[in-house]
Amino acid sequence: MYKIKTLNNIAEEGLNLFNDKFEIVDDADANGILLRSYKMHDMELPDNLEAIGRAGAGVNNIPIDRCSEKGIVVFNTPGANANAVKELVMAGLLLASRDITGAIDWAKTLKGKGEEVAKLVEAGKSNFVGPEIKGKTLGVIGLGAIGVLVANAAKGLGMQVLGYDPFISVESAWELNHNIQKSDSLDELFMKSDYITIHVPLMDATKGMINEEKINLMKDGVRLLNFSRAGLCNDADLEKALESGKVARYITDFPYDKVLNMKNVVCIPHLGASTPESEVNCAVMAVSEVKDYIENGNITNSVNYPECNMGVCNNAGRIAVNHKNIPYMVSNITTALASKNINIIDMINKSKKDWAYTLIDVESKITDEIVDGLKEIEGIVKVRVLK
Ligand SMILES: NC(=O)C1=CN([C@@H]2O[C@H](COP(=O)(O)OP(=O)(O)OC[C@H]3O[C@@H](n4cnc5c(N)ncnc54)[C@H](O)[C@@H]3O)[C@@H](O)[C@H]2O)C=CC1
Ligand SMILES: O=C(O)C(=O)COP(=O)(O)O
Repeated sequence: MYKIKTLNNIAEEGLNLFNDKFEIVDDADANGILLRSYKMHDMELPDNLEAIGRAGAGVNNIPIDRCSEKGIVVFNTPGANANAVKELVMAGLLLASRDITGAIDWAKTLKGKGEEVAKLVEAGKSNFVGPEIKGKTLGVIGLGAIGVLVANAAKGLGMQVLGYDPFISVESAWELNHNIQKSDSLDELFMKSDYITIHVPLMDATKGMINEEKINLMKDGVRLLNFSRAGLCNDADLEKALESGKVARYITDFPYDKVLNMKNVVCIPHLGASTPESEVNCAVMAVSEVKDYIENGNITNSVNYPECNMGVCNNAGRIAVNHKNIPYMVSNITTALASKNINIIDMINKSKKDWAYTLIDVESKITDEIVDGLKEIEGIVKVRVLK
């Protein structure tokens, strides 16, 4: 029986896809982990752990390098929650423009004023005037699953849209409305935009990408939206810019104590992906990926190991080997099998950056002795017998 542990609530529609070879446990020694934003960095990674399924996009809560070194394949669910985030970003654009939250808070103070309320509303409303978004320029940083949807939707609302993504995928480029302009540099986007929205992953290269130097390039009174991760903005620099009015408003889905105390900030409690639709989409995708990997060795949407698919095994045996992407691995693996008289029927070897994966179907049963022999090969970090 394969054991699956959940570190966050995972929608039933996903969990129900596990067959009777799987059980959901609260056991430290699971074969698979499913999670959303749970921070795994301080967790031990048990030797039995084979797969981690992030029901969502961002994987900065998972110790990817440690996982790779232990042969643990980390999956995410690209695009599965993108529409939910896009819809909240659209609300964010309006929250950035019109002082809707301030106005709602003020309206609540009128409770109990009886017949005066209508008069007070008309007298007080001018304190909450804000510009329309139509005709303004929105800069979208990162044109992946979310950025593309945001760019297209903003175009539909009459905005001019500038996009920046030096690593844009062919698929995203196809999806992008042809009226969206390409920004050749991030600095150009900062200089031209009235509104800026960030849709990149948090990683070393993007940490603190919104900082004093970049804010100085922006238009006075720019409105910033961050539905990606808190760490993308340098908070001391952001606070200074909000104080001076250089940044007129900051809308974020990632509150923390310091930002909650800054002026002209609207904090949403990480609700981007919190819709029933995206919770189901993410759970279904994450469970399908983890299940197919644990049962069949196939890899779809992994962030640390390559794509690999040999379907369901119809041969006598199947063995999966996670290893470093270094010379002689394939020859060492096949020699080890040949030395035990094992004939290979089918095989895939693929790599992703420093890590590689070899999936092999063989003509006869795989013994413990064969597995032990493979484990001794320098560079191999995990060997699994799937059949
Ligand atoms: N608020 C929420 O609940 C949610 C937040 N997110 C956050 O949004 C981020 C983006 O999500 P998706 O669009 O689904 O991911 P994605 O992987 O589809 O898109 C990310 C895009 O950023 C681009 N990129 C990477 N580095 C860049 C750089 N230095 N400059 C410009 N572009 C760069 C990539 O080429 C890619 O096209 C996630 O990593 C996550 O942190 C995602 C889902 C929900
Ligand atoms: O998918 C992401 O990156 C998100 O930020 C969504 O996080 P959540 O699944 O709502 O905890």
